[in-house]
Amino acid sequence: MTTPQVVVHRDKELMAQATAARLITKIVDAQAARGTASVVLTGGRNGNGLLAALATAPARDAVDWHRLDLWWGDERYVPADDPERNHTQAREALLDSVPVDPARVHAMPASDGPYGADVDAAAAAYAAELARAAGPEDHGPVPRFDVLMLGVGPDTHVASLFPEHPATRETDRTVVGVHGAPKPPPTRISLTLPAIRAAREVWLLAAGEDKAGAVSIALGGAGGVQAPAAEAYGRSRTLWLLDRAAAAKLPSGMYPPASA
Ligand SMILES: O=C(O)[C@H](O)[C@@H](O)[C@H](O)[C@H](O)COP(=O)(O)O
Repeated sequence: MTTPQVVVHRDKELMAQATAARLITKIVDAQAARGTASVVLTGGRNGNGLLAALATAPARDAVDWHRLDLWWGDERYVPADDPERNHTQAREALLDSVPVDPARVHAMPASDGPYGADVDAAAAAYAAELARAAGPEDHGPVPRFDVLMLGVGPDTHVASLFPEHPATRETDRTVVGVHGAPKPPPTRISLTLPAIRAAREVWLLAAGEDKAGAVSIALGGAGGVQAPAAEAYGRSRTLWLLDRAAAAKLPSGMYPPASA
């Protein structure tokens, strides 16, 4: 387990812009070191806000978009062209604006795809795709992602792992179907906490006063079943990227003063 680092930015716009710059640098460094990089995207307002900031970042094209593997931490199990899809929203925010290699954009299956209504089979297929992408150096059934990003829900959920939900308790599988999610739509696919923790770095994004309670609970020692964000940590780094509003309930002194 890695001790969470906390960085607080003035507001959600600056948090998105700063995190976009941080992600560019991380990808560039990974590509320089290993010739490739792998990043796990997240849905939601903060996740898509980051992608939109990345699309207009001055250093955007320092990234070799063709040598980047993109995965998702979760997906809504709806038809492929449904605007509710995280993949659809990521394409609109960024992916349609940069020269990614389509073969390296690993979207999760859609409900009108080969698995139909069987979300558990769809989840197993994504787990198999991750396992195929893992190499001997990854020491496990998922690639050692350079950065795995997670939005944080007001109930402390991350990906589609909700408090006290069976998917959150999963300890063996890397990807599961989620039934009856409290955040609509109810049927989803999600990486599990063990898969999340395979990442080199886990970055948790939370902006807005509606996240202050979740941030305080997750960083205040709660367990991962009650507060999934509390146990979403990376192998070498766990980074909470907040704005002042989301940090408002943290103990004073827990982090340096917010950026300008
Ligand atoms: O599929 C999803 O809905 C997301 O992956 C979900 O985990 C999201 O990141 C959080 O709910 C935070 O969403 P907001 O940033 O919109 O609050």
